[in-house]
Amino acid sequence: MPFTKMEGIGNDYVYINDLKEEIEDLAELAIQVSEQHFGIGSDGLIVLRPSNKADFQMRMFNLDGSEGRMCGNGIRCLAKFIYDNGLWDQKSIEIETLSGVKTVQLIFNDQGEVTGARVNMGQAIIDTALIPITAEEDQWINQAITIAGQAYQVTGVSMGNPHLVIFQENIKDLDLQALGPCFEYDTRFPEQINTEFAHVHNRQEISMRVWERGSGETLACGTGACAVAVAGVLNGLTEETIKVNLLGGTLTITWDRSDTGHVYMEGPARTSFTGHYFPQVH
Ligand SMILES: N[C@@H](CCC[C@H](N)C(=O)O)C(=O)O
Repeated sequence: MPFTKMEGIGNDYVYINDLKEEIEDLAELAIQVSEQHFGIGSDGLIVLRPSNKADFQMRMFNLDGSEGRMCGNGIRCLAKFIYDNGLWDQKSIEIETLSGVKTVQLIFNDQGEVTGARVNMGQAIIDTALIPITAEEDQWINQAITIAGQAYQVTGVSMGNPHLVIFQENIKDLDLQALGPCFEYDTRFPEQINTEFAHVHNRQEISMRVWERGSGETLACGTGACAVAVAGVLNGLTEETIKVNLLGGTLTITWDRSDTGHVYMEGPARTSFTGHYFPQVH
């Protein structure tokens, strides 16, 4: 099975062309390829499929085999994968995801190589019922909650997938391996949750760490960076355009709140290597 390993600021996935829809169990394949010793090693699997709503369809799976509705770093890399493999020759690509069709604008260097992309991520959702969060309140903006005996002020945002954002001073020393699962599996989050811990430097710059549902701590999360940017504006902390620094690099996020309400994400996309994977037969 030919594959391409790609990363968007260190958020790494295995990319497979399945335009002929030949792979039966994508979730099982995700578990296999993501494993470091018997597989390839990655944060998960991204599969290119045909679409009858857009130019292509993206299916994305976390390393535990659970399916995500959207992947910000993944969709930039998938657009590069499509272009680099000669499947599309235009600078704009419409990609169907489980959270709707997203428009991706490719970014090129002087040599004509794709180095990144700008993605219209669509509208942020802040209604608790839709995120989903089981709560009495319609929205969670700077909401006080207790998780594992600790008090937190949290903001809930969906970017197609559910996120909880916590602004705090010190994010470097957090023990996310211990803390992350307490958020992920709290019963108030019926579909689990991605959690971002964010430090505001100034009104134009934030640094964050993320615990992703289904994958654990990753070096970056595109939808998570968008959720942080939206939460920053909702809490009066930041401007509509900011730089978000993650462990693997930086994204530029704009929330066009006053006009379309859409969130735009811009960042790099890179191919690490290609190869052939031999699926394990059980
Ligand atoms: N890393 C991704 C998000 C991947 C999906 C997420 N773990 C979920 O299940 O919601 C990104 O860059 O957005």
